[in-house]
Amino acid sequence: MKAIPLLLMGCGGVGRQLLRHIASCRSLHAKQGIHLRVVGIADSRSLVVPSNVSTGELSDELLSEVCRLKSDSGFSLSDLPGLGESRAYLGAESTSKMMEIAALLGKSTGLVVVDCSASSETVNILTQVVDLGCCIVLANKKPLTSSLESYDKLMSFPRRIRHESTVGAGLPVIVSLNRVISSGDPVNHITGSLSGTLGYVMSGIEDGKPLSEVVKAAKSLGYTEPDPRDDLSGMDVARKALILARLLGRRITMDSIEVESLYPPEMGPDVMSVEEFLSKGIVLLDKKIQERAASASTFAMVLRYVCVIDQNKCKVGIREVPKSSPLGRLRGSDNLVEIYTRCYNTEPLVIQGAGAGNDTTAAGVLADILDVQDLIP
Ligand SMILES: NC(=O)C1=CN([C@@H]2O[C@H](COP(=O)(O)OP(=O)(O)OC[C@H]3O[C@@H](n4cnc5c(N)ncnc54)[C@H](OP(=O)(O)O)[C@@H]3O)[C@@H](O)[C@H]2O)C=CC1
Ligand SMILES: N[C@@H](CC=O)C(=O)O
Repeated sequence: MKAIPLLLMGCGGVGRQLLRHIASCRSLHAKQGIHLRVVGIADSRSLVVPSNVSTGELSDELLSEVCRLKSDSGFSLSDLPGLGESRAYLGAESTSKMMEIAALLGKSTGLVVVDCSASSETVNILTQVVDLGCCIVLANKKPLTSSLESYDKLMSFPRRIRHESTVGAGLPVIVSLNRVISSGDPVNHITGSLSGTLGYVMSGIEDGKPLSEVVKAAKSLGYTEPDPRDDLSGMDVARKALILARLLGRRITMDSIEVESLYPPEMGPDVMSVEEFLSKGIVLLDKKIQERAASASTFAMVLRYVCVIDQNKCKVGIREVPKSSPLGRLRGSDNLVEIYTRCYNTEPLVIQGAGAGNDTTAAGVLADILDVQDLIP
């Protein structure tokens, strides 16, 4: 049986679902001759590891307890009861311990470092562990959308990084695009609806529901970022656009992307908390977007939040599209990505399906982990 050691950063909706998938796939993986050995789980403040990271692992019972207790917001892994042989580290100690594990395992047993956080801080760890021989799997888009220097570092061993869930959750967007690129088929442009949240919001508005109501529903369904304004500002879609553009070889940063926000600066994170925004701010936006949708519908059009990447520009924002078009027919959290190339010229290569949600995202992360198994000694 081949053991694949893995260290998980982020134990929120996606991270916990990944742990559940790992435990529930034990017999399937055993049939494939594989065992996923969880050697660390980190949240924003702490890290839990087994007593011996070289041979030991966090038991499935502990993984299940982590999932149960972390469902309560505010619970820290360092407060886990019944750790037994396992140990918890807090604050700066947890970061040094992660680096120590990466140094110990990266080039010996191999180690997959999985980022299911929504933090921009993990990039410092990730850019260091690549040099220690580790593989990296990301659901978090921020490490790939910070500086070009960090991007180049993360991509310095392209076979060792997987990030399918950063665009389209579990949909095979990155792998499809990479295959097109590897085949030398030039990509002319990419267009689509890349946000599960904004897809759900726009089709809800089309059905006459208030923006404030559908955003809260999208949050409770696990579609939104921890702060839904990250979706409503267009920044989450812009990050996906940047990831795709950089894959196409564009040497650009976030400021090259034209982004339309659904809320004004005075409702931003520096001005009000998420709770205030959801309880008081967002209702003030209901009328304007409803009027915009009503005006579009008189011409048989609907509103969609669309991403366009072509040779010269990268742009994300609301567009009126015909109700009968592929984008107009999208419902709920479904994403649609159309890739136009020389081979897919008049009829694009189309990838469509659920584009958000903890289950599908964690499934994408798990498939990525299995995909690097040949790089584990
Ligand atoms: N939900 C979805 O549909 C999709 C999500 N994604 C991406 O997946 C990621 C996770 O999303 P989600 O699970 O919903 O987010 P959550 O907010 O539910 O969870 C984030 C987790 O990351 C932890 N965390 C924060 N900072 C750090 C850090 N520096 N080191 C380690 N852990 C940290 C948090 O810790 P604590 O518990 O202490 O707060 C929390 O456990 C995001 O980047 C998101 O963009 C991608 C595709 C789809
Ligand atoms: N918040 C994101 C989650 C996936 O990236 C979305 O709604 O698409």
